[in-house]
Amino acid sequence: MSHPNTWNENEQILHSLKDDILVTNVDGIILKVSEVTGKIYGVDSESLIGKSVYDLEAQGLFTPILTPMVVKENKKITFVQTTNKGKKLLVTGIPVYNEKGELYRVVSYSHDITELAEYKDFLITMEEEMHRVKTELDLLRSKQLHDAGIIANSEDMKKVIATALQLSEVDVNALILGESGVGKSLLAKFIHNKSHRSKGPFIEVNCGAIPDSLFEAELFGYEPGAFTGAHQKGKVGLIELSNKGTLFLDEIGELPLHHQVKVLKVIQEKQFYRVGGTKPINVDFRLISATNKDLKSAIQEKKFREDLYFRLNVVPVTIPPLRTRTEDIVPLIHLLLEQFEKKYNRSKKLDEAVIHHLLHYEWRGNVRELINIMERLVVISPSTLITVDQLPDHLKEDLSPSAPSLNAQTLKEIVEETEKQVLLKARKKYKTTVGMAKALGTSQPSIVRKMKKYQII
Ligand SMILES: Nc1ncnc2c1ncn2[C@@H]1O[C@H](COP(=O)(O)OP(=O)(O)OP(=O)(O)O)[C@@H](O)[C@H]1O
Repeated sequence: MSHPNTWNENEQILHSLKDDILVTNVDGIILKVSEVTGKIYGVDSESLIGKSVYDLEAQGLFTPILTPMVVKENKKITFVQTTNKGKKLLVTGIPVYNEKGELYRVVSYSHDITELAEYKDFLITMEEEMHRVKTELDLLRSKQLHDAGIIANSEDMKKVIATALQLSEVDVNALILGESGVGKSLLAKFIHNKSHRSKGPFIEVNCGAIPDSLFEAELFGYEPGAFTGAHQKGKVGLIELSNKGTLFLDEIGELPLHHQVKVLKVIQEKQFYRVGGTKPINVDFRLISATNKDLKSAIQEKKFREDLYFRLNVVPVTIPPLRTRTEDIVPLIHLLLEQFEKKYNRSKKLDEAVIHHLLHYEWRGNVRELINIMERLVVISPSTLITVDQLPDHLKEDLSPSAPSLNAQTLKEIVEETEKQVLLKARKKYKTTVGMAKALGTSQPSIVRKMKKYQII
């Protein structure tokens, strides 16, 4: 569209723009440029008029050139151009047609993307570096885990291990939470072995297993003749034994209320008295505790001191139940099979159907229960191949939702059993309660309520 009589007006408009705009004819001769254009190439804008873009490219002003591409393709084209000043320009060329519809001019405009391109290069380098470090870290971690005999294939377990490794670097009090048999003691030992205290002792105290009357003597030790029946030479307590190492208070939720204040004191002060002793003893331990109890409820029920809870719970680590991390089950099965084959000097193979049942079982006793089942299977199976017949009855049940347990007597029980199985399957598939609610066409609070009812949350 040619309007020579309005060209001056167009020129005014062109110069008022703060962008790099360049107009050529189809042969690549520059007809118009904005003032900004000259600045970009370090020349006077006016001096560009009448020049050929081919010549300018040959002189190294910019490359590649746009006009021939737009003419050839006969459409709008965008690409990155490099200037004589090393700048990167995102250049767009637009074909302009005359009244006969013939291609007549090429108008181009550009944006300086030098910084963007630099950021992009920087990002690519960073991404490559991160990928390399992550691969190395994964390799290192898997070796560490292999050496420690820990399976952590699931994302949840990988996160637990990452936290444990962070915890191993500092002496902060850690509280490991999780159902019985999920691996709390194993993790505590792993943290100790990775820490700077690894050469020191790892003293495990099962707070639920020490008789009440012996608790103080066991934990704090006693002086000779401290009480009737005491050993003549006295006794060093477990806390003193943990000096320069890690003190692991397992089942801390079982610690009777009347002992809690003494434990709190030694955790705070790292100083204590033996029973019958008058000299304070200083001790240097790193504290890890563990429980399968809900300590917050215990606090509400006045069975656990809140101040002790805050002391213990500086960094909490929760190990999820085995049933929610099915990716760990098969590797665990293989690890255990190998261990028991070695222990009993037998060679065994698992039938596919057995693995299927093991994968879909509830594992209320978590890894410990899986260990027991695997040992039992290796011992009792008469042939090399372990089949479903050798599974204990509760593991043989068909777990598909269409086949509810026939142990349920009433219709209500059958319906509840089916509902529970559907929830278990949905959880496996959708992972979150929000996802489950969406898939099952109900609300998330309703899913949570039902899962609580069936104790599968
Ligand atoms: N991720 C795992 N990989 C390999 N073995 C595991 C794993 N988790 C647990 N185990 C094994 O399972 C068994 C039970 O683990 P552990 O005693 O640590 O559980 P826990 O949570 O401390 O149990 P509790 O609450 O009853 O004390 C141990 O033999 C442990 O080695």
